[in-house]
Amino acid sequence: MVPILRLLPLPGGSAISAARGRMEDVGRRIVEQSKAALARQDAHKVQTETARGSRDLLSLLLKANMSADLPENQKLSEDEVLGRAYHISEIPAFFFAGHETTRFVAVPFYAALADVPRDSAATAWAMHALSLYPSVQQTLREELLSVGTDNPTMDELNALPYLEKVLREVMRRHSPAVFMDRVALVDDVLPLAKPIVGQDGKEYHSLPCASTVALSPPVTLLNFVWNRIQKGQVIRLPIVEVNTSEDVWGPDALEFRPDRWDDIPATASSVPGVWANQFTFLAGPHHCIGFRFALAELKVILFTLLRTFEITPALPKERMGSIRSGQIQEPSVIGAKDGAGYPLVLTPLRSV
Ligand code: HEM
Repeated sequence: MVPILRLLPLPGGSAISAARGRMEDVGRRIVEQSKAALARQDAHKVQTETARGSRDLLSLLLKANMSADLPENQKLSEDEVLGRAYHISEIPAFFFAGHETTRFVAVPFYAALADVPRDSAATAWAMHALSLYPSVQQTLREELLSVGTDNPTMDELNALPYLEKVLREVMRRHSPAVFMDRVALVDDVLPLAKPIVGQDGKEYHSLPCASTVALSPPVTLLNFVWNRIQKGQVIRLPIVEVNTSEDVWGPDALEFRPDRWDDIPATASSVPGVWANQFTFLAGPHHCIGFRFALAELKVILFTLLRTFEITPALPKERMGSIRSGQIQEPSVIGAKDGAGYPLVLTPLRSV
């Protein structure tokens, strides 16, 4: 029998809020358990353990907060540790940012949150692309099969050039995050590389801001367009458009072509992304802090999957498209109901 892998879609709207609520419960339980365990240790032991033991983010945060050296006024309050305060709301942020974007396998705590296996957009896109490009898939498989172990180290995976090129191309062509927003903190001028013509027919050489202003008396609403952005204005960073811009990547920007990474155009080096000249993980002080982990995870998943299975589309190409939920896009069947998932055929290469 041919096994079919069905990648389940992301939860939308209320499902996301429900999942977040449950993530907060899980986070709260972890905090309580870790605090109780730490309270049983003396201060010296806490510091020694920190130096060599549990080095996960939460344990480090809790241990630092309980340190005898920390002045009382710098410690997080009970409310901040257990309540809906800053760092506990970071726990759902970590679960959400990591899982919706990268993983497709059910892991115990995520299953506890959502009850069903969840996919991840990045893995789904990688498998989608590889299913549509069998020669890329085969070249990658040959490279992966040349590794003499089923359990390579990260250094061994990072030394595989074609795996790196495929990953770069998947993330460029199919960025899971579609856009991010920023808010201007001050009035400013953002010059444009090429002038644009506004709906008013005028040419603009910097990013304009359209605004409605109330004048009183008499109370009148007027529309103004400025040649500069204004404090409070939301600026959308179009990740997908930057990643697939012909001005940056050339006329084949929309093609999936891992070999482009042998010689990327000079224009690509002007993209200020934190990784591989792309906007996928964005840039600046708030760039994705999980990007190295996400890439490592994807390499491991692809290594295992491609050495074991051949991946082929379950449907004709014309029936495959993408669906956007909020800021995330994932592959989907065109016209399928929300929640239908994304089918692929996985054929074992040898008995597994
Ligand atoms: C392929 C997978 C992933 C993609 C495409 C992705 C993409 C992004 C993007 C575009 C941002 C916004 C950056 C900005 O606003 O400048 C972001 C932020 C963030 N990501 Fe990821 N991410 C991925 C995986 C992960 C993983 C695995 C983790 C955690 C282990 C993670 C944790 C975070 C966090 C905490 C932030 C907020 C950073 C901040 O605001 O300072 N992400 N991610």
